[in-house]
Amino acid sequence: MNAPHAPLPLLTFPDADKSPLSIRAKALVFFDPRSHEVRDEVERLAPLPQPVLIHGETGTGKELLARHIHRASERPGLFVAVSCSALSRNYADAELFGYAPGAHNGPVGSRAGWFGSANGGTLYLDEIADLPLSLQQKLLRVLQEREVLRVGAREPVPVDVRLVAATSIDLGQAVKAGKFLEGLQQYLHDGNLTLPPLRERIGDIQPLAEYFLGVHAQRLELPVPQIASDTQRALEGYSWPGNIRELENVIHFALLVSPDEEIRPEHLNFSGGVAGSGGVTKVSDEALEHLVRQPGVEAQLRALLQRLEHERGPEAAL
Ligand SMILES: Nc1ncnc2c1ncn2[C@@H]1O[C@H](COP(=O)(O)OP(=O)(O)OP(=O)(O)O)[C@@H](O)[C@H]1O
Repeated sequence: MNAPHAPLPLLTFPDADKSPLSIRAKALVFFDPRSHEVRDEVERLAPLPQPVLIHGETGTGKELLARHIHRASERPGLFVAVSCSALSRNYADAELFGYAPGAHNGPVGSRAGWFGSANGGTLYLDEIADLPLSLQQKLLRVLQEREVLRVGAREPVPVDVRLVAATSIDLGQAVKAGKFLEGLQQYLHDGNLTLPPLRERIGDIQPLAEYFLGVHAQRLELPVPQIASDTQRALEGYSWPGNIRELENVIHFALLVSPDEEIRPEHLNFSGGVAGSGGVTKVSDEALEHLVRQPGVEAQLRALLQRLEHERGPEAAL
């Protein structure tokens, strides 16, 4: 049966780190003592067969950490990332667990489902609390029995999948509210990892900023600018609601608008309020004029807008 294809909920393909638009999974920058604690816990958990639950705000690096866990586990299969909030309502069961030949005529991509694709590897379920309760129940059964009953099938198929799940909410509260299955929370409990927000690991900010400057300067064939000391203070005083993803965007933008080889506070375009004394920094007219005069800048801005649209939806790029 040839089903038409719906937009897939895959966040990253196994070779996403080769994509020029994505630098994800190429490096994990961890300098702050709190990040060292996370790294030590990851090193302990990665080789074990048990599932892992990563808790953290958006943009803190949950998916990157999941990829790192997969790589360090040396499991031979693929890393498959699925956003539970992007699963289609009517076909989520078939998308996740697969379907028997002839059992489906809806827009589901693969008959094996995401579980089948991750067989022998790691299935990363982003925002796991967005799964409906009926699918949470089925997920728990599949993980415990290590076999999956595809939609429309009579016989279960054995699967060997390690689950790494992520959530930005407290699953304990969701259990109390009757929105998350207590059994699934307990199943995930032993592999709990918390990624602190960037504002609570200030020691990571400067190394991350330098890392992103280096990556984007190389990609744009620009010299790597210095970060002025008052810029560093502004970066460290900001609350970073979008965490590391926002830091990367701020640094990328600053690189494009800085006329010389120094990033100054006026080149920082923060999206929200500042936790320190400096107030929200606006990019100066002079810096914007400089940006517009740069060769090839239109293509760069287009790429930036496409990326914003990809990450935050069409409204972010307006
Ligand atoms: N420690 C890190 N070192 C380098 N880059 C990082 C680090 N953590 C996150 N990043 C980068 O920040 C961006 C956001 O990371 P990621 O997508 O893993 O976050 P997330 O917590 O899964 O976000 P969301 O909850 O919105 O899906 C990615 O481009 C990732 O490569």
